[in-house]
Amino acid sequence: MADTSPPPPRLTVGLIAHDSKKPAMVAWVGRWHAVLAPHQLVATGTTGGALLEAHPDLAIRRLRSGPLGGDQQMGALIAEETIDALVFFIDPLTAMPHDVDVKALIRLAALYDVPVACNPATADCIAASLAGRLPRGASRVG
Ligand SMILES: O=C(CO)COP(=O)(O)O
Repeated sequence: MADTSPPPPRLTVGLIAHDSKKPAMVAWVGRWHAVLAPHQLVATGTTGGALLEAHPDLAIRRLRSGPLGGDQQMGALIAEETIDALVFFIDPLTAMPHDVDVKALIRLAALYDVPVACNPATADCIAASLAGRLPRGASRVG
């Protein structure tokens, strides 16, 4: 019997990577491209730029660069309950001038019960979960 249920709703996924982790973010998005493409993607400025350079076909909304307010913008989107999952590859070995913004963002994600992945292994879990919500007909990871 044909499946007549409506397709699952598009989700909004936040994407952020500190500078040393941008290659890992570009690689992660490449691995899960087919899974991520149907959803809305929002990234901080420089992360979004790197992603669009590597994956120009993806529609990615770019916020300000993280240190210039992008992390706070992402936090505001979480407070507005428009972010369904956050992939934030942090650099645990480098001090950040905007560390308070990073902390505030993680705090809001915890407060609003938003799944957060701070490394590729956890991000794979989130992406695998998203894969189960693909609209009918969309391909799985290639
Ligand atoms: O600094 C960041 C997160 O704290 C990331 O910002 P960019 O994506 O602009 O590099």
